[in-house]
Amino acid sequence: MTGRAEDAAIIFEGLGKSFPKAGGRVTALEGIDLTVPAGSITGIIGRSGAGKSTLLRMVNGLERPTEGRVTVTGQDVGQARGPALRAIRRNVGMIFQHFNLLSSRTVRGNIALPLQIAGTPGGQIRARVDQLIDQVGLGPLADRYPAELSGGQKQRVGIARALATGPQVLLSDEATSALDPETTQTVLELLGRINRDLGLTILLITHEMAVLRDIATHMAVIEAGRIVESGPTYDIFTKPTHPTTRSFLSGVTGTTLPAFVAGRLQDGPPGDQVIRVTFAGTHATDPMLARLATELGISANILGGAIEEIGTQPFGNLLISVPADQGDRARAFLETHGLTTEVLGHVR
Ligand SMILES: Nc1ncnc2c1ncn2[C@@H]1O[C@H](COP(=O)(O)OP(=O)(O)OP(=O)(O)O)[C@@H](O)[C@H]1O
Repeated sequence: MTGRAEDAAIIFEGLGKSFPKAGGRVTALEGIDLTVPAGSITGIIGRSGAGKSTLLRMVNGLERPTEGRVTVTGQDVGQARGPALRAIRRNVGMIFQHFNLLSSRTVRGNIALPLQIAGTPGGQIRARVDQLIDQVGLGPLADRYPAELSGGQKQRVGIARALATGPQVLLSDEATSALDPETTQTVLELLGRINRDLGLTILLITHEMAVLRDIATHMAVIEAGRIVESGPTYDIFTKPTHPTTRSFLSGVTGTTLPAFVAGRLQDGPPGDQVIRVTFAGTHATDPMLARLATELGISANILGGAIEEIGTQPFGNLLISVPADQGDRARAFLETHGLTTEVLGHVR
């Protein structure tokens, strides 16, 4: 992801972070170059221990880089101290997997907290809290305590609290990981609405590709402290280049080989070649397999697949097998017509 500095909400440049450990140091992040476009929802995906939380914590100064720098709306976070750091923190809200609400305070009290810390006059706090409660749809629950709320309601409180000081950037640390799928959707929809209505930039970390598919305009894949692939979500879903990205993608709909095929997959011929065909944009709804049969006389077996949407653009994944000696012709034909193909292996 590149872009002009003035269009960027967050810029990581040559960022590195290591921690002391017995007998040396452990490197958590290395050579991170990433631009988060202003107004985007940018997602970082990676496995446990890849460095996601450390990366996020650099953005609000909870961690400082050991190399390189991170700037938020032009401010160098690593160099900021005292009032400058507090100003950055008011401009960068954060929400958490386990909500981090104060159990002794009501919904209203939790949301008011950052305003009280910022020294906002009491009268203004009340009006602002009412506005935030309305914004996240918590109206009737304003005087409840966290223990009386569902997970989704608690996360709405977390979101309202994060928005209290009017930040330009919202950080989300696995905000939906503790929620069931239905509640996850409602929270993602709320984040999408806030992004659109307030023009807020959201940087989120997740280990779930489906979250990125549903909400992120841009994404980056992080592995062992390095970014291995980044760009618009649609491009990465339709043309992944790194094996780690492919492996994450195999977990979302339509890209998983049925077990009876996966168990028999081998590297070389003979038999049938198993191909993943990715349809993007206007090609997503073309009858290409029918044309493969009528124009080339090659009949494909369909093993799995789905057509979905990323943003408003259609995108399909189809797993097919064709006779191994016809594989190259079939793939060339599909590629000529704007589809992307990948050989997954061969089966007898
Ligand atoms: N304060 C710390 N002291 C020492 N090592 C740390 C510290 N914080 C993180 N690390 C190490 O840095 C690496 C990256 O950790 P981080 O928590 O950022 O990964 P993550 O991708 O967020 O993982 P998870 O999804 O499990 O939270 C790990 O090897 C971790 O042990």
